[in-house]
Amino acid sequence: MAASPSSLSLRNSSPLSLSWKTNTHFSPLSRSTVSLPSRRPNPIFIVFSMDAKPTVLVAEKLGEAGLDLLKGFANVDCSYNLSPEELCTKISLCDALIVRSGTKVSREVFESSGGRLKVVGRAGVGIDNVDLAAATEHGCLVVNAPTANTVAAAEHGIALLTAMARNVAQADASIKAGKWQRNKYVGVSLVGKTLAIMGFGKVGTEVARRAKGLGMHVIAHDPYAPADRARAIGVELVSFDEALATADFISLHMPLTPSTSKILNDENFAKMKKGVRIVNVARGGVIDEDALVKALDAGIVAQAALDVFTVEPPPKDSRLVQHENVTVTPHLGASTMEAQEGVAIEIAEAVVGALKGELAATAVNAPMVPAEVLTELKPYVVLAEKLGRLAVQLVAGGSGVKSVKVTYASARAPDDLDTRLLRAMITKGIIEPISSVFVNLVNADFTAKQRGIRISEERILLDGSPESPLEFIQVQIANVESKFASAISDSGEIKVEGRVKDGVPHLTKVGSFEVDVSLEGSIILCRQVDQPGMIGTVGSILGEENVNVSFMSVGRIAPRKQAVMAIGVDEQPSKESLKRIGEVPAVEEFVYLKL
Ligand SMILES: NC(=O)C1=CN([C@@H]2O[C@H](COP(=O)(O)OP(=O)(O)OC[C@H]3O[C@@H](n4cnc5c(N)ncnc54)[C@H](O)[C@@H]3O)[C@@H](O)[C@H]2O)C=CC1
Ligand SMILES: O=C(O)C(=O)COP(=O)(O)O
Repeated sequence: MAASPSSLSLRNSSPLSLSWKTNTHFSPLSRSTVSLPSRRPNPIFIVFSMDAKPTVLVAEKLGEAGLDLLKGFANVDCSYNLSPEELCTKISLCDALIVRSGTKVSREVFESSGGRLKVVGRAGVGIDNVDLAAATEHGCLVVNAPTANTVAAAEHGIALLTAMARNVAQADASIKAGKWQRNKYVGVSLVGKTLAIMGFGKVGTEVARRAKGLGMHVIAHDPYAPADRARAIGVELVSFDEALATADFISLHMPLTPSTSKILNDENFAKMKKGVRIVNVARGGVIDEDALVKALDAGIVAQAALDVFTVEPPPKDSRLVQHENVTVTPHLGASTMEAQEGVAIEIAEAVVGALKGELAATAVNAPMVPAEVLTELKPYVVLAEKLGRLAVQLVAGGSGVKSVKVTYASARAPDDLDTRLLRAMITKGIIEPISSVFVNLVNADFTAKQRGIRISEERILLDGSPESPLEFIQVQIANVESKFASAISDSGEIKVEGRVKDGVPHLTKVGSFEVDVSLEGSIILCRQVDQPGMIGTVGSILGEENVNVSFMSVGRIAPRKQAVMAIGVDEQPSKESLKRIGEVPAVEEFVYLKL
């Protein structure tokens, strides 16, 4: 049976904000006090002390507008052409790093940063030059600039397509070499030909639009693209094999991932129409370059136009680059004045925002949370972390936390409630008090997995108004003993539950006892036999050493039976006071929890 609260006082508190510095040391106590060392300043998402100006290393050329934006907020070190060793040396002095495609941000870079590097900004789309797994493991956010160079890349794709079809580059070289070869450079027409777009994302879509304007029949292959978006611009989505078998021209626009690496290989060239022409402004690695040379020599591929290569720059004697039927450019897809200014601003804004602790809209290795959603979730974010922090402090020493169940009760449809941020904060609350690991939105799931903690989530769909995102959050830790036996629910887990009231997170349930105490400062939980004078007795022990009680509530099974008293305190009581509380005859057990 759930015990009901008899709430005694409600203190008005200031509106919550995501705080950048929360001291997270705590002293769990059950008739004894344990203190953990105090921790470094600990912002919720990015470890960055706002007292100091951050340092941003810009390792590749970035547009002026972006640099100006960065300089308004940070010390900016523009150091181009660094060797991998130089980058590793410099990085330990930097909070953020901005690169384009020419810098490998390897595991060594994250390891060399000594934990200081908190944001990597990729001034462009492709993040295949950044070791994302290492970034995540080191709690480093990776952001990119996904939109500002889309049109530039698409225009370059069209430039290569038309230049290839009409032998523009070869004819130009020939005439400059003093020749006049009108018969040699007869081209092929584009109108009425089938173009297969491989990867119907931002760039692929823009190429498709433009190719349709040239009178081409455009098909596309993309396992993840919505068919209605393709249909809307008159493009048919087809299977991989159908695209290869029917295309006169193939244009590549997928990211380089383990599943797209060398996707055009011997086997797949063999499926193509003889005389096919290939454009690649995506990534060199999606083509097996040796296989392409063979296909060119065999006449399966009539021509190729390439902006990107497996190794950049490619070796001078590369057979592919030197092939007479191949047109090449040195990774120029994003290189227009307009795109570079746009990319610079896009990435500077993302990096500055991330350093300020805002959730980046272009995060690559963390959930993207739109600003309006974040504003709404703010108090629940704080509630989630504090419930995690409380629950873990209730675990008796020696019981390893392995299984955590989080229940979200909401009147909103499951699709309207993205819980990744809340899960990350609960994970942070659970792990930080018991380890030296810093947990943020980026590395929360990884860190939990690494520590063998399984976090399962459940939703309770409530009737009623979906105005507020959540009614309550419940955190349960299974298969552990508690240092406060009353925190164990009827079903045998440590259970704490909380709600947001007037924008302030409250603890509303401990085990089977309903309480109501604002989650600020610290909390003393006492189990006692309900009797007159208890609140006064405990209150006066605290009052004697000037510890301010901010909240008190008593949840009891029935009058004069067992009750749990939750007392919020602004200051940390001394060991002596806590000992005296423990010695009050009616107190059966108590615990002091630091939030
Ligand atoms: N040459 C250059 O300077 C530039 C190159 N790029 C490259 O162009 C590529 C596309 O960029 P965006 O369109 O902005 O990215 P995007 O993410 O908007 O589109 C990529 C599309 O590829 C699809 N895809 C993933 N795996 C696939 C597969 N196995 N087969 C077919 N499609 C698959 C995805 O579903 C997505 O729709 C990226 O590789 C990017 O790095 C982008 C800008 C400039
Ligand atoms: O944005 C991309 O994916 C690009 O390939 C552009 O690369 P870049 O910034 O020009 O080195």
